[in-house]
Amino acid sequence: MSISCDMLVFGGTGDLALHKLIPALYYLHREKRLHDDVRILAIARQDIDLDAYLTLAERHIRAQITPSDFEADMWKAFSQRLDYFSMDATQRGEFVRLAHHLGQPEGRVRVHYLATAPNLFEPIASNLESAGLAGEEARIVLEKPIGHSLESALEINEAIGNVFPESRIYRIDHYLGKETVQNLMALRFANALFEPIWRSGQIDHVQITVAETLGVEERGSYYDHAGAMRDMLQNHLLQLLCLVAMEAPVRFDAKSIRGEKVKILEALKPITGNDVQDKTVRGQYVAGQIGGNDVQAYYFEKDVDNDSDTETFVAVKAEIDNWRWAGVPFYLRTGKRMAKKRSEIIITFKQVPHMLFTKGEVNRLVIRLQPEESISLQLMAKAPGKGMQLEPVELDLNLAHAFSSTRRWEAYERLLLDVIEGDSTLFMRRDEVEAAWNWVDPILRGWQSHYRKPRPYPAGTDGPDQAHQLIEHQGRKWWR
Ligand SMILES: NC(=O)C1=CN([C@@H]2O[C@H](COP(=O)(O)OP(=O)(O)OC[C@H]3O[C@@H](n4cnc5c(N)ncnc54)[C@H](OP(=O)(O)O)[C@@H]3O)[C@@H](O)[C@H]2O)C=CC1
Ligand SMILES: O=C1O[C@H](COP(=O)(O)O)[C@@H](O)[C@H](O)[C@H]1O
Repeated sequence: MSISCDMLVFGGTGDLALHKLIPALYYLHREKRLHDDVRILAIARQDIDLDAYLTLAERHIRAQITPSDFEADMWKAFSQRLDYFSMDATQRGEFVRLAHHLGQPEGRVRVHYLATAPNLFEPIASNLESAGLAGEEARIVLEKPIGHSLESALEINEAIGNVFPESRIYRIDHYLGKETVQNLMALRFANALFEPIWRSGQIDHVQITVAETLGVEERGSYYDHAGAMRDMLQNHLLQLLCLVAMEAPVRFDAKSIRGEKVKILEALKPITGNDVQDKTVRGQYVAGQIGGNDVQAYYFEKDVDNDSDTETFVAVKAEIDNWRWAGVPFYLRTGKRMAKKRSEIIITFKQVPHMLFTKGEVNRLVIRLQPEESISLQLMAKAPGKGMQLEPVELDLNLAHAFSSTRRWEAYERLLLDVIEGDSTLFMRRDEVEAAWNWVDPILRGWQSHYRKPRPYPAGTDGPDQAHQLIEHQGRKWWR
């Protein structure tokens, strides 16, 4: 399907637009997935001309993509799609100018991508409406986090819902666009093998780790008000949890999948008040080393308060109160400036009921999202030679090798194309976002009264020691 559209990127000079969206659109152009007529309009207040914007875009595309994928002719053709419009999106009058700039072409889809801070979502939506830019052909894309609490998320959802119907609102969580995340659904729902053992009788616990080596980079002013809970756990990690835990949807479509995910979010056992001390860990990095290089403490980062109590690491023991998952803890952790970049889901099965051999490790299903994408099943096997010496071996499905002739798409490529084509399967519905905040809010409140100070951890480590204590129970430990 190839659809003629105007893609308006509000926040077109920002970190997200330049690092992710514009490079993803370049790749879609290169793969001939964009209709010849697709135009991309970057919008921000900065008063620069189109040439200056093109220079900025080219520099970032070159830096973000595989160098051999940058071709001068390709860039030249792609750059003809790009345009830049300087305006303050809080000013209603500016949208009249914008509408005039866009003209009124018939039958074009209009995508309003809000790559801006969430406090601009409401004014932009209402300004779009007043300028006649929110009609039936228009879709709106909202970046996470939607708000900073349940209350603010409700307010944003209400305001956007007054302008756009739910079917034309795309709440993006780029983790849902990652290939292996979608593979998780293929693994669970296209293979008969897993369903009978995907439950509390057979599974001991689940770990979800999203570790980054990056610090807050240029995003200190945003991050210092957000922290790891709002930036990562409330959205990406809870979405991963949903995909592991949800029941099989009736169909592979937006309604069925989102319906199953929301049931899981609603079944999360609340963590309130003093519980936060037993079931959560907050950390903040101090000076350390990553890859042999010294890195500074969080509180010295640009635009970060020197006395900041913001967490750059969070670990949570989550429990799902339903039939399938009763008694199976889901340990979630994410942090910046950790030892190694890796995102993975580990399903740890229970020990066999009667062990015949001296050594027997449990089975584990390891789903790696990054840096490499793979799925492997750790099984016990007999080591060659005399006697019954058992060793763990991996049954490995390296997805990059299995599909080596196909370039792996970046998450934003897939999701941008889905928006243009009107497919909201991999986007979050309003009630999902609200259910996630409903679970996260009491934890944030509990922290204010019972856990204000994050625990320090040296940059380049796996987080504070308390995160190990959180999981150490019945021989459990974080899997490396
Ligand atoms: N960066 C990332 O990796 C990710 C970001 N996000 C989310 O994406 C959103 C954007 O993040 P990020 O790109 O990092 O933020 P930045 O601060 O880097 O960019 C903000 C952009 O908004 C523009 N802007 C600010 N105020 C106005 C205004 N009044 N009118 C028009 N444009 C305005 C800025 O340009 P100017 O000042 O010139 O107007 C700039 O282009 C946030 O909601 C964030 O949470 C989500 C996932 C990842
Ligand atoms: O949404 C966000 O995600 C990135 C991490 O994304 P990844 O695809 O590189 O794993 C994180 O750095 C950023 O703080 C957060 O806003």
